[in-house]
Amino acid sequence: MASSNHLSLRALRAASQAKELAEKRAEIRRKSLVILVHHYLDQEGYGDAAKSLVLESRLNTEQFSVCEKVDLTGILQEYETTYVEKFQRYPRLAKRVVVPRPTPKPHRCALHTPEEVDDQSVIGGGKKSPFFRRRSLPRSTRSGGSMGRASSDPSLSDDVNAIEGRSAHSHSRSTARNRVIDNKKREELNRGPLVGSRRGVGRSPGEEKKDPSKSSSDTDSDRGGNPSLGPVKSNRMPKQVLDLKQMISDYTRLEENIGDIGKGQPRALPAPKAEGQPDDEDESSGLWEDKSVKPPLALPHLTGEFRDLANIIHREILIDNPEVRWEEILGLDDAKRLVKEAVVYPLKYPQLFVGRFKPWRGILLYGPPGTGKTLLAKAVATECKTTFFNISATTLVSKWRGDSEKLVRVLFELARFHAPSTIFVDEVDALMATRQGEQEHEASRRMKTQLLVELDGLTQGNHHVFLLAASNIPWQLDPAMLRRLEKRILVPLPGSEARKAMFRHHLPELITDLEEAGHAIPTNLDYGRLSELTEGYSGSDLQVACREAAMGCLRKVFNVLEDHSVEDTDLPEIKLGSIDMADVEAALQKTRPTQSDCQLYSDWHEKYGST
Ligand SMILES: Nc1ncnc2c1ncn2[C@@H]1O[C@H](COP(=O)(O)OP(=O)(O)OP(=O)(O)O)[C@@H](O)[C@H]1O
Repeated sequence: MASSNHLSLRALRAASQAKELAEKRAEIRRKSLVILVHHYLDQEGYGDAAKSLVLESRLNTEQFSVCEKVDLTGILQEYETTYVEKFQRYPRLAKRVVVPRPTPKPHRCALHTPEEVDDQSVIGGGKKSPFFRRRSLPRSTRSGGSMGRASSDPSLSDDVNAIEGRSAHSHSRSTARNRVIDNKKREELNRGPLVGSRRGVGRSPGEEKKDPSKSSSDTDSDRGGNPSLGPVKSNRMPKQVLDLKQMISDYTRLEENIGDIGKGQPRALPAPKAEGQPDDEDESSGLWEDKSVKPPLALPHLTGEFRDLANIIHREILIDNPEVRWEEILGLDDAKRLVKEAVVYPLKYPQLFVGRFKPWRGILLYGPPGTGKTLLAKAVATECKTTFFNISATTLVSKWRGDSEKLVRVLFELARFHAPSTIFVDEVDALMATRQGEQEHEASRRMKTQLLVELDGLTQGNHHVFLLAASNIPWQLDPAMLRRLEKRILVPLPGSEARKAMFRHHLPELITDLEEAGHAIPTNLDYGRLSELTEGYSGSDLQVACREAAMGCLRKVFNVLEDHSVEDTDLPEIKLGSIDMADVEAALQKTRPTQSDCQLYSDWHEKYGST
C-alpha cells in the first residue's frame, strides 16, 4: 500500500515537472517566434511593424538576437524541402483572403466558428497554417514535434540559450543585414541543381538528413559556397545532359516565390496526394499576383544625407514596372537576342551562369537616337521583373552635381538591396566621356571614380544587378568605362521589314482609338512603299510621322470646333475620313528623320561591338 502510494507520488511529481517543462518550452517557443519575426521584419525594413511587435509582445528584443544561421527564411526553406521530399510538391503557405459576403445568419450546418473561418482564410490551404497546427505538419527530422523530444533537440537547446542566456551582445546587425538579404536573394536565385536531382531542391534526402542541427545555409556552404553546385561538387561525375525540365520548373518556382505579376498562379509539381497532406491545396490562390512591396526606405543603416538620397532615388529614379513587352519592340532581333542572352537568361537560369560562365554585369546599348535602347532596358525590367532604376546621366551630372558621387553609391546600394535589379543609365557618355585631365571638376572626377568602383563591385560580386548603359556616341566613352561595359550591343536603325511593321503598328487598317467617341478611322496604305520612303528613319522618327499623319484627320474637327460656339445651331456633321498615302507622305515631309551617320556606328561596332 505504502509502496504504491510512494510510486504514485513520484509519478505525480514527474508529471508536474513534465508539465512545467512543457509550459516552459512553449513559452520559449513563443518568445523565439517573436524574436525571429522581429528579426525578419527588421531585416526587411518593416521598421514600424517591428516596433509595434516589441510594444505588443512586451519582449525586450534588444536583449536577444537570433542565433547565427537561424532565420525564418531558412526555417521555411527547410520546411519546403521536407515537404517536397514527402509530397513531391511545394507547400502552399498562404492564400488570398476571400472577403466574406455580409451574410449574418449562420447556416445551421456550419462546421466552423467565425474565428475558425478567419483562420482558414488567412494561411495554409483552408486549414490553419501548418505553423499553427502542428498535427498537419509533415513530420520533419528537425521539428522537435513533441515536448519530450524537444528537450534533447540540440537546436532547441540553442534557442533556450538564446532566451535564457541573456547574452546581451548587441551585435552589429546593420552590417550583417545586407549580407543576409543578399545571401537570401542569392540562395533564392541559385537554388536548384544543374544536373541530376529529380526533386529540384538542390540536395538529396541523404544530404539533408546528414546533420539535422545545420541550417540550409550551412549545408550550402559545405558544398563549396555555391548552393547551385551542390550535386556537381560531390564525387559523382556530373552528367552531360542538362535537366531542362528541371531548370524550367526551378525558374517557374522562382517566379512564384518572388511574386509573379500577371502569370499568377503557383504551379506545383504534379503528384498524387499522400497521407497527411492537406486536401485543399489544389485551389489556386492568386496570392502571388501582387508583387510584395518592400518598404521604401529599408536600409536602416543609411542615415542623414544618404537617407535623403535614397528617398530621392525611390521617388525619381525607381520605376515599379515599366510595362514594356518584348513583342512591343519591333525589329531589333539581334539586339533582343543579345540582351536576352546577357541579362534575361542569367536571371532565369542562374544554374548555367556560374564560375567561368558568370554573366555580364555591364552592358552598353549603343546606336542612333530613338532606335529603342530605352525600350530594350525597360523590356528587360518588365519581363524579368527586376527592379528598374532609370537615370539619365545628364540629370546626374547637372542636377546632382555636388552629390552625384554619393547618389551613385546609394543607387547601387539600393539596387543590390532590391536585387534582381536593372540600373539603366541613359546618355552614359555625358557621365563618362573621356576624362578631361586637369580641367575636370573635382566632383565630376569623384563621381566617375565611384561609378567605376561600383561597376567593379558588380562584376566581382554575385549580386543580380545589371547596369545597362545607353549611348549615341560610344566612341566618346572613357576607356575605363568601356572596359567595364563588357557586352556592347548595337541598336541600329530599323531595317525595311521593321519599318513596315512599325507603320502597320502605328497606322493599322482600322484605327480604333476613337471608338469611345463613336469613330473608327480606316487607313488605305501601301506599307511596302512607305518602308521604301523612310530609309534612315529611326523608330522614334516613324512614330512621330505616323502621329502627324493621324493628327491630320483631326485637324478639320479642330477647325470646325474653333469656328463655332456651343450655342450654334448649324454645327456641321463631320465625318472623319480615312488616312491615305498622301496624308502619310505629307507627314513625312514635315517630320524629317534625325540625321545619324550610320557608318560611324558600324565602324565602331566592327572594332568594339558584340555579335
Ligand atoms: N524598335 C522599336 N520598336 C517599337 N518602337 C520603337 C522602336 N524604336 C523606337 N521606338 C519608338 O521610339 C520611342 C523612343 O525609343 P527609345 O526611347 O527606346 O529610343 P532610344 O534609343 O533610347 O533613344 P535615345 O538614344 O534618344 O535615348 C519609343 O517610345 C517607341 O515609341
